Amino acid sequence: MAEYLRLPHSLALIRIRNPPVNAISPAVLYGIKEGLQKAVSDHTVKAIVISGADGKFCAGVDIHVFSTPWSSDTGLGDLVDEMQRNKKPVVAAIEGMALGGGLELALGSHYRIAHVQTETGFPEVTLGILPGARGTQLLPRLIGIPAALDLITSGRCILAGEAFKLGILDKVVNSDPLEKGIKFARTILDQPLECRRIMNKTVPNVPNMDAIFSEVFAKVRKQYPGYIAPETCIRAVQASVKHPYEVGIKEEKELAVYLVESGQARALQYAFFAERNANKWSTPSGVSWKTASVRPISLVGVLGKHVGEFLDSPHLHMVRAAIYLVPSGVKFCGKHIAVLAPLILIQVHELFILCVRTGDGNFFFFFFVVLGPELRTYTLSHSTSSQLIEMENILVPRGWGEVVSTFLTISNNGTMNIHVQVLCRHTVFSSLRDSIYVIYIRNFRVSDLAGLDVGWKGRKGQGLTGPALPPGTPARKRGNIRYCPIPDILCESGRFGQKTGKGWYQYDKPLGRIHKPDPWLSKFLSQYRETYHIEPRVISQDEILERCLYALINEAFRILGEGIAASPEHIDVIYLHGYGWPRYRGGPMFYASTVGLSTILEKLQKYYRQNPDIPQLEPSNYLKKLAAHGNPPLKEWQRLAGTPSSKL
Ligand SMILES: C/C=C(\C)C(=O)SCCNC(=O)CCNC(=O)[C@H](O)C(C)(C)COP(=O)(O)OP(=O)(O)OC[C@H]1O[C@@H](n2cnc3c(N)ncnc32)[C@H](O)[C@@H]1OP(=O)(O)O
Repeated sequence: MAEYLRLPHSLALIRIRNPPVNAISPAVLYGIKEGLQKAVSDHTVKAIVISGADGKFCAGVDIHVFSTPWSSDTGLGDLVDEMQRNKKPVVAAIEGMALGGGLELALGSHYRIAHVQTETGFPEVTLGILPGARGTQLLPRLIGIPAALDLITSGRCILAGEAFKLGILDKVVNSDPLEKGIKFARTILDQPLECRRIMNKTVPNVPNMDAIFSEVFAKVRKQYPGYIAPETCIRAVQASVKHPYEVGIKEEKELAVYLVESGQARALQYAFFAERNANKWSTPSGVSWKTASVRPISLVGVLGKHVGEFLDSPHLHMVRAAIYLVPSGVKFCGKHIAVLAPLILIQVHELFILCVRTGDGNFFFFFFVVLGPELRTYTLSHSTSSQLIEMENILVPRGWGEVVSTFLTISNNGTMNIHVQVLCRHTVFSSLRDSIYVIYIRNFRVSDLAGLDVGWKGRKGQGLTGPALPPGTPARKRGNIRYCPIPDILCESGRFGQKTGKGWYQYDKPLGRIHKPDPWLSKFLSQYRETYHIEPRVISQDEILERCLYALINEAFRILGEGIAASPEHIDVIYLHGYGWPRYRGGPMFYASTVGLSTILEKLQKYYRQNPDIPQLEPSNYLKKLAAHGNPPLKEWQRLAGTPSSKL
């Protein structure tokens, strides 16, 4: 809601109050409108101040509402226009945050005063939507096209200082912005407002406007492949240049509705809440993210192939900073918690691992990824009392490989089994190239990067290959299960991956980073098929995708059913952050809920009938139980399928 208060000196205050972040719900919107009307009709009121309770201006529209019909037209845009047209000056006194719809409320105000620590921006694009309450039309008019495009398409949040330099804020203050805002409002009671109404401005003209747009289109296509929101945001901003305000806002609305109704927006918003829910873990024994103790760090080490080289590089200070920050504490609880750091393998230039030993002898491993010249900050960040590391915390049983490695194995096997059958290896890759499946292509890159000999050693240890393999074991069977000996054969030929300059791919040199398909492998696969009488066939794109993905999803259901993962959201967060699953598909569990559980079950049954020696295709009991309920929403799964005995 929003409170209305009559202040001395002919002022009125509208204060947004909707904990925890003063998000705009229908009640908040109604409260602001009502406050505005009261102020307008009270002839003793000469100016209005708008602020947020508890040190937060507003984090934007309540994301929960995007699954309701209200989201198609919240009415916030009309309110923003009403504020601009208001005959009495409106001053936004901003503290904490003015994000999304919160910034739009500020732009609707005639003046903006913010505390220096305020963060502002339009994060909508990260939720698969656009600043659809006039943001795409007002911001370009205020700060120009290049800066507006940058903020709207990146979704990045900026501090008040930068916002002031860009011209978004009129004043930045070090003390209470509400007090300053009230004081300021008293000085502008009789000022003309026409020049303060952003809607009446024209977008500042810059030479080569078309070239600017073309460049940004190209940039976002490269930077966010597969995502529809960034390009749609650009189109909305383009409307601010092409059309007068009244037409521009109509186009903004159409584009906003298109995005709100897209599957991508639903997936991205799901991911937003899944991350927050997953971070609030608790164990059956009663330990939770709130109560977990902070253990002192006794040792920090950096492991990696190029660490020596790396430490001499310009990244050194960042690595030191990361290490320096470690002693402030890593939150975890006894033996139960493992932290899965993001491991994204697109354009990886360097990968190393930071190893942290705590006072009680437990180890943490953090993966660091260097993309081009930039060290991605998957590093330890500054501590706050509630979140000591800026990473996703996922609750998994001790030996977290159970969750993570199993997924890798499943996805590797799925791809390899198809690989040997398919007529042309290129078909697999081109089918999988559709962005959701790109993670499968990455499996081969990951194996090459990690070293094929690592898995080989493991399989030898398990007696699956090497001297311990009983004589007479068929090459492609282990017991009743289909076995793919190709990685073993690659290793026997000295193809250990990137370090030897060849593996699944060939590289420019040993330890080289430039990879390309190796004709040797295609020839090898043809011979392999001949040797084992594997009839090459055309496998449809759908079959490739379904066999790879549904086996993985099936495994996720098994893990849930066995109480190894805490919730479907935890699995999705692991995939989003651990494997680079495209965020706009939400994660494998969310994806399953969109495909439909009975569809997945039927397909798995079909493929398992055709391939009874691939156990990953045998539908898990948990999936069967859930599918018996039709296609229940993901939130209901654990209630409907019963709570398994937790292994956490
Ligand atoms: C059209 C669309 C328009 C006009 C929009 O405005 S869309 C919304 C645009 N706004 C955003 O995208 C902001 C999203 N929120 C954040 O970036 C962050 O939550 C934050 C910077 C506001 C605060 O970050 P932090 O301090 O780290 O805390 P949490 O992220 O954990 O959030 C705290 C709780 O607040 C809930 N929250 C945050 N923003 C929203 C929101 N816009 N709507 C509803 N709820 C929101 C968040 O889920 C946390 O809730 P709990 O998990 O504690 O229940």
